[in-house]
Amino acid sequence: MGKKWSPYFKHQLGWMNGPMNRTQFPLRDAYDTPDSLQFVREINTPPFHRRIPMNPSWIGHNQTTINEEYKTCTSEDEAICDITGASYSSQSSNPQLSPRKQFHEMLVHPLLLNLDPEPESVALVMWNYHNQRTQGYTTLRIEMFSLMNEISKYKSVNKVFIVVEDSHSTRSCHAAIAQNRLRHNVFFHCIHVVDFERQTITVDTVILPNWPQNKDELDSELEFWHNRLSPHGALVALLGATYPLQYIMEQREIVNERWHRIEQLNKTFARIIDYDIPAFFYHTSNRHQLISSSHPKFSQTPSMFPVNIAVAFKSLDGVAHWRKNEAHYNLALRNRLTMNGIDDLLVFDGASMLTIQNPPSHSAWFFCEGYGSDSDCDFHGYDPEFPNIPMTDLYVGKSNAGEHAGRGVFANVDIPAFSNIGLETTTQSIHFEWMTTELHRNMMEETPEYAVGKAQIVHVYAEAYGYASSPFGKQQETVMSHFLTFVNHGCNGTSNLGERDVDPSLHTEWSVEIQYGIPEDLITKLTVPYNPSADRDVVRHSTNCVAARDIQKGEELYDNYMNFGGDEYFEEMVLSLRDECSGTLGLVEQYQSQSKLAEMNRENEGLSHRLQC
Ligand SMILES: C[S@@+](CC[C@H](N)C(=O)[O-])C[C@H]1O[C@@H](n2cnc3c(N)ncnc32)[C@H](O)[C@@H]1O
Repeated sequence: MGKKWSPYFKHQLGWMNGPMNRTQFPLRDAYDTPDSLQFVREINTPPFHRRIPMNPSWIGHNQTTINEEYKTCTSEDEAICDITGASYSSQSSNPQLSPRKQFHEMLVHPLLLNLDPEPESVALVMWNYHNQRTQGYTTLRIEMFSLMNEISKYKSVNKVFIVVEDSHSTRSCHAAIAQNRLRHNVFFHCIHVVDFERQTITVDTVILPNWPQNKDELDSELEFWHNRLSPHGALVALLGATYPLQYIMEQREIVNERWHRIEQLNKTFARIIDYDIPAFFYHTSNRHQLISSSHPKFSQTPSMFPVNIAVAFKSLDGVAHWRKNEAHYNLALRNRLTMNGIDDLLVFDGASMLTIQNPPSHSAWFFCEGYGSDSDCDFHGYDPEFPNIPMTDLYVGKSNAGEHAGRGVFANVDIPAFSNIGLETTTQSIHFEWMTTELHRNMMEETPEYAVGKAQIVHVYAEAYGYASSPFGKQQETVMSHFLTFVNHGCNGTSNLGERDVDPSLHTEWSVEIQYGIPEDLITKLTVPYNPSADRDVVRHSTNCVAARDIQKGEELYDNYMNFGGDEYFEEMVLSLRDECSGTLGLVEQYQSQSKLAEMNRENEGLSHRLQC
């Protein structure tokens, strides 16, 4: 460790940029300016922002910076400036500060860092660079080199196929490899797409820094990459620029292109997510003219937008890693990247990973306006039309659910149907992330001392008082922080809490036919491969408590526990509810009577000990 920061050591490694350089251009800089806020205000006008509040982070716009960047764009070939981040020429005085590097970091690392198992092989598909006049093979070489540089930082990666589609690109690819002296133990292989197709190569990651132009063949191409991915593999692709909402409204058919790309991925993969990054996407072409005509702000040349990227996972579980905390990411960076590789990072780290976990609001807007059903999109914040019944209007008493049902929660006022209940505390639930849940379960199963020791109380607390859900593939637990956690299960469809649009008596522990699997409306996993609206509001979605019908003062509150075990434990949950509803002791009561018995034994032992003395 001591050696890591020693200047001598750094010199030996050819480590030119000190770690401080990394923080010079944090991601948010381009957005945190009065200019960008003014811009947000200008275009964020009703009625467009009604359903989803505009998020300034995706339309950050700092015209001064843009103009400065633009000056550095080589004007001999304007098209260069049309590619994300490519405005810096190879002669750029400091390639470290290039937007190209920022873009490549945010394209490569979020996925590679989160793949489980760690990726060994990568296909970097340099698709369509030639067709798009991205000119100059010098540019292509720089592009490839920069991407290879980011990929080769991973200790686990030992094979990188650079898939090209013409002989000039192959030459650029060889030149880029010759330039890449960072890790000799990585096998870089320039391969023509036809040869790649002929051989049965599979990889853990596919990176598409550019979207293919040939729309007719796109479906089969995506299918092709899907087939070439290992079972836990994933693909990352640039979808295009992110446009302001007003532009989306006016030029819908153009922006639809991004959506078609999402749809195509959606059809092929188990689960997709998308994120915006503030890399610079210049519009110097005719599309820019269209934008300029729709809003005077865009008439300044060129316009700059964040870019939108999609990650498509082959297995549903893959997406769970997208939702970890920054400590996990920073630890993974340390474990997975070479020391040199970490130091070379300009913008990417655990905190920047957190900023891209939620899909952008324009994706949610687009989805809800055009595709999502009401129930997909019904949870944008808490609806002010429905009152909240505070905890002070509830009390705890002996449950009416049965002799062994223990405590229950009762209403001290009349509660109108669809009211929120205890909103002030449901937002403060105690949350066991999936990593914690998984660790705890494994310890309970594998370590007998742990399972009978004090830790058992954690188990009872999480399992009997909490409810499980899997919004991102793997199971997590949530426990209400207040006495709402004492609400009992309503047997035979008698529950009076639930979702606003679901009849709580629809599925009962007796009526459900477990041999046919989980009824669709009780599934807790997000089964739709892409619902950015739900992804943006997962916590609220999993902690709400709502009256399903009018509840009278003095009535006991009952929930429907049917899906509280999540998808993994659905059957066990239904069977245990059948037992509890027939009078058998539930988990809490069992634990309490066990503890009482143990306490009585201890007291008796103490008594006999004293008598002996
Ligand atoms: C979330 S707790 C509810 C509060 C619990 N009654 C208490 O006193 O702590 C869940 C436990 O309550 C009991 N329970 C809930 N609903 C029940 C029912 N309808 N009949 C019998 N026991 C029930 C079971 O012991 C279950 O493990």
